[in-house]
Amino acid sequence: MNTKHESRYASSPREVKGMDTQTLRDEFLIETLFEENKVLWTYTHYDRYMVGGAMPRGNAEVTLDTLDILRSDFFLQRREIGIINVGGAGTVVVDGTAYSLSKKEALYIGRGAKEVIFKAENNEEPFFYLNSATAHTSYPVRKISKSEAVVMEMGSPETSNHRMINKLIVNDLLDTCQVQMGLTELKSGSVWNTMPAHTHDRRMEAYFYFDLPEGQAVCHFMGEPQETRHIWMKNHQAIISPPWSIHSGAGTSNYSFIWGMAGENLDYSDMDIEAVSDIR
Ligand SMILES: O=C[C@H](O)[C@@H](O)CC(=O)C(=O)O
Ligand SMILES: [Zn+2]
Repeated sequence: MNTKHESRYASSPREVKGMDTQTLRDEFLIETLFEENKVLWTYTHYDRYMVGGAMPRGNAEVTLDTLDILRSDFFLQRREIGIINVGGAGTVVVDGTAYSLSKKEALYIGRGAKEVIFKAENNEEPFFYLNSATAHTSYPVRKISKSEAVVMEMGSPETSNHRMINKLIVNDLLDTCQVQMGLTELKSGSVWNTMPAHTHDRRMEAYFYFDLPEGQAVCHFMGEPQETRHIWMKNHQAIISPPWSIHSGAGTSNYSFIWGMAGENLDYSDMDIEAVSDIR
């Protein structure tokens, strides 16, 4: 077995109010996503969303194995998956067809694909970030290069939140059952993501921070808009955001992050924005 997983149960706003630092981290932070030639998964009970990482090195062929908890014949029997590479060039082979992904390129694989293999290209060091949700039907495999992304410029240098949102696996570009993913890059000198913050009670979300220099950190904010908490995060860590929670962060330097979500209503703009002056 080249795969490992852990489970995270869903928490209510009432419980989260009473959590100390370590309990918050245990419930929401995913500290380790990558281990050489393994696929690591966190199975959440928020819309049964799974957050994972695959890190093939050298000539290894790392397969997407199913897990005992799924009780399925193969991983994608009842699921779909979104993949974004945040490292060097790598290949994902789906039922015999190879898709080459350079840094910041995405691949969607629909329900029913039986064999998925992760490989490094020419000794490069890919990091495949993975999000998976349950799927009611099968949609075609699709690679989305960065030039195909739907790009939105947000924020400004004056409010330290100038950033580019690249929508990659989204319903403007392709059909998925639930998974919607994209990549946001902060402009140099800007530190705030997703500020003004928002909630979307119809969808859970997960954030994965990357390109954060060694020794730097992102302070991620969560919780009900008037009852927030913070969690300090490092490079290549992810955080689960319950549907009722804000999800926003400020870095001690420049960084990028991947957002991924599932639930009902896949319309990106379906969010309730919280005025900055109302957050507590
Ligand atoms: O529901 C959407 C997600 O939270 C992100 O797309 C927000 C984001 O990337 C940003 O504002 O920087
Ligand atoms: Zn959101």
